[in-house]
Amino acid sequence: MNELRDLLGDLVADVDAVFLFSPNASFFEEFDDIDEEIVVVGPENTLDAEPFVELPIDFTDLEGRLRFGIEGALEQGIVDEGDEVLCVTEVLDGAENTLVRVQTNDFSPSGVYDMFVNSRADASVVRDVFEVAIELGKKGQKGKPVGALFVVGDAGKVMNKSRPLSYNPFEKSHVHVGDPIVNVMLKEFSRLDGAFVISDAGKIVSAYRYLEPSAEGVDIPKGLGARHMAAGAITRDTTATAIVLSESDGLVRAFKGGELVLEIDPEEY
Ligand SMILES: Nc1ncnc2c1ncn2[C@@H]1O[C@H](COP(=O)(O)OP(=O)(O)OP(=O)(O)O)[C@@H](O)[C@H]1O
Ligand SMILES: [Mn+2]
Repeated sequence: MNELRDLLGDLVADVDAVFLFSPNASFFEEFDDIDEEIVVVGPENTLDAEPFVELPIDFTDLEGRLRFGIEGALEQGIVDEGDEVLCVTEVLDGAENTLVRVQTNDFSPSGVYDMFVNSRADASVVRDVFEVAIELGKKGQKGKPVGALFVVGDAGKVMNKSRPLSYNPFEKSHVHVGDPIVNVMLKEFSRLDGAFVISDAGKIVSAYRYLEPSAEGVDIPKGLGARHMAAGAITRDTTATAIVLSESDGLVRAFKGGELVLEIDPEEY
């Protein structure tokens, strides 16, 4: 028993900050008079906590969630590189059942915070496209697995580095991601080849684009094919974010700055 207490004592000793992930009000209040800095991380700041890091999507995987919180706090200057932080969170729906101690420079930032918050595209647009990709991944098209590629932001430049594979069904329309009807259209058109191009503000600029970025030196995980390579490469040539649903492994991946920054399994989302 003492060994267990010692283990826990070591884990929480001398941390610079404590990150509470989506705490409820009473749990949060218990931390009122502790000396360490308290950082609340969650989808919405219902507790008016300060400092606060907003989660743009529901990270079901622990590592993705922790990374987002810590990268966000670093970016906002709430913690410094080299700080020791203690994260209090849940896994497997177990309320506050998990403590993770991390030194902020023990991991290299994945860029996931940057992708949502410092994109030229609105964070809500990136999130809406993510949600379409995840839904498509869960349901497929008429029960069959389907792949899709969405390029969000910096649309003018993306259009310059791509060519049409077919007529553009969005040519004269002014429709935006997030509208329920548009989500249906995106899913319908995802059966056909190529990429969707979406503006910073969420306007669907085109479907059926064949991307022709320079892929020289783009380093994406081995085993991913042409769709993922094109997605990675277009985000190095432009400031866009690319979101890809893989037809073959069913995962949703995001690329920014030529790198893979996020990988999500729609089945667990
Ligand atoms: N440069 C490109 N621009 C737009 N779409 C592309 C490009 N290259 C491939 N695609 C699309 O990706 C589809 C699948 O290609 P491929 O199997 O090589 O990619 P992948 O990365 O393995 O993706 P998946 O995991 O979905 O199979 C193609 O049929 C095509 O619709
Ligand atoms: Mn493939």
